[in-house]
Amino acid sequence: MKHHEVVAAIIVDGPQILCLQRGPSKYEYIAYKYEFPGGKVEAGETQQQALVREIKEELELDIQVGEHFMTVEHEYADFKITMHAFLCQAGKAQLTLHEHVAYQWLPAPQLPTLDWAAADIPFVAKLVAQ
Ligand SMILES: Nc1nc2c([nH]c(=O)n2[C@@H]2O[C@H](COP(=O)(O)OP(=O)(O)OP(=O)(O)O)[C@@H](O)[C@H]2O)c(=O)[nH]1
Repeated sequence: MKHHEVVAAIIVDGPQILCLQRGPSKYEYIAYKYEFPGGKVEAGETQQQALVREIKEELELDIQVGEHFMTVEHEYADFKITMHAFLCQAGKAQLTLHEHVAYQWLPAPQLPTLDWAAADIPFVAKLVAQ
């Protein structure tokens, strides 16, 4: 089974957290699910470098990567991921969606109202609990 090393940015602006909705996918279990922006770490990159690159590509946002928040291992039907989430801040609030279909800024208690990718559930639970 394929394994991917993935980084995800929990972008915080005061009490609000940025949530992104993925578009269509060949895997129905991730299509249109909410997630934290990010992607696969490429060879030779640090996790932080991968995160800065992915967020610039996906949202045209410059972020400051802060502390490591949590790492999860998740096995989907067709592949598995190790996903490292970091708390981040963005230089400006405006963003442009290149790979997602929608976004919402939500306070932590409201995160469970969205339909999250299965791998993200532990992140959401920890954010709500804090
Ligand atoms: N970025 C991101 N990916 C997630 C999250 N949760 C989750 O299951 N994933 C999965 O982790 C994988 C990340 O790959 P990606 O497609 O975002 O990465 P990428 O931009 O490097 O993709 P590419 O292969 O098209 O270049 C996807 O299968 C995605 O569904 C999340 O919160 N953020």
